[in-house]
Amino acid sequence: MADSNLYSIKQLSWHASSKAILHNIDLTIPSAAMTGIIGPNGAGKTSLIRCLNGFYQPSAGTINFNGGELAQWTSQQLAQQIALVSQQPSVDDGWTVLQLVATGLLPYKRWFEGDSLGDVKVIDDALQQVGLVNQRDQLLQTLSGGELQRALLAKALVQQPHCMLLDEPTNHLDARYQHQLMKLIRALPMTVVASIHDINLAAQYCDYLILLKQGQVIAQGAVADVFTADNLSLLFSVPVRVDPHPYRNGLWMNFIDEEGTP
Ligand SMILES: Nc1ncnc2c1ncn2[C@@H]1O[C@H](COP(=O)(O)OP(=O)(O)OP(=O)(O)O)[C@@H](O)[C@H]1O
Repeated sequence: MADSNLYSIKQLSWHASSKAILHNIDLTIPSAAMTGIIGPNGAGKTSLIRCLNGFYQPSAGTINFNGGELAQWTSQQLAQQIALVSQQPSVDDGWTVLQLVATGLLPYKRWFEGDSLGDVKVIDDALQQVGLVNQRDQLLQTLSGGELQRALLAKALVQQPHCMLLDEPTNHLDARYQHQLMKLIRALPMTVVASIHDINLAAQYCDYLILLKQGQVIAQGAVADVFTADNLSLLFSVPVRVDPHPYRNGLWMNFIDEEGTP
């Protein structure tokens, strides 16, 4: 039977400049589901995502990915398996949307290999999925924040990965684009792991949550199990309440003051 977890992480620690950023993390990330990483500023969300991507080597512990140790995969193999949409992408503003999106095919190419008809279809499909067909020839520097975010997602889709890692994908997006992007990500037929600052957005769209505080996992599991007032109060060091959402299935969180009123 296929393993139902894409990642299995044991005793992961990661240090930067001799400072411990992630400590003794034991974690599983289920396949073909959407997992959110939530936690306060500086909790280590980006660092964890960079470990999952193989960009940071663990200082201790192991990351098992898709049946093998992540450290054993070559960078080309990793690029064919995992796509990362990062918070501060290095993009050339002089490029068009099409040029950016086409770089998603690089893990499959040899030097100077041109695009085949199949490649063109993969690119067209990705542009269609993110709704940027009409902006394909537009320069990146002229895109809105939301359009740039969707162009980066299209590039990641073109990579045709098993797993999509997204670091704060809704940053700089207005409420409408936040929901549009979360819906789009949630519908992807692959494993998705995203760090998300908006706790209620995470609860609405994710299947599983990882609660990270000061480099440690304080809870992980299905949203219904871990999205509790106790866990979230501990996570953010402020009192919160969690209630059934007033008009849809699911939960929502509100911060409360000392008297217990929202
Ligand atoms: N390369 C590095 N060298 C030194 N310290 C680092 C490095 N990378 C991260 N840190 C520190 O590790 C801690 C966690 O950072 P990280 O960016 O992973 O947190 P985060 O949860 O993503 O934060 P935010 O929500 O603010 O984006 C921070 O205190 C940060 O200063």
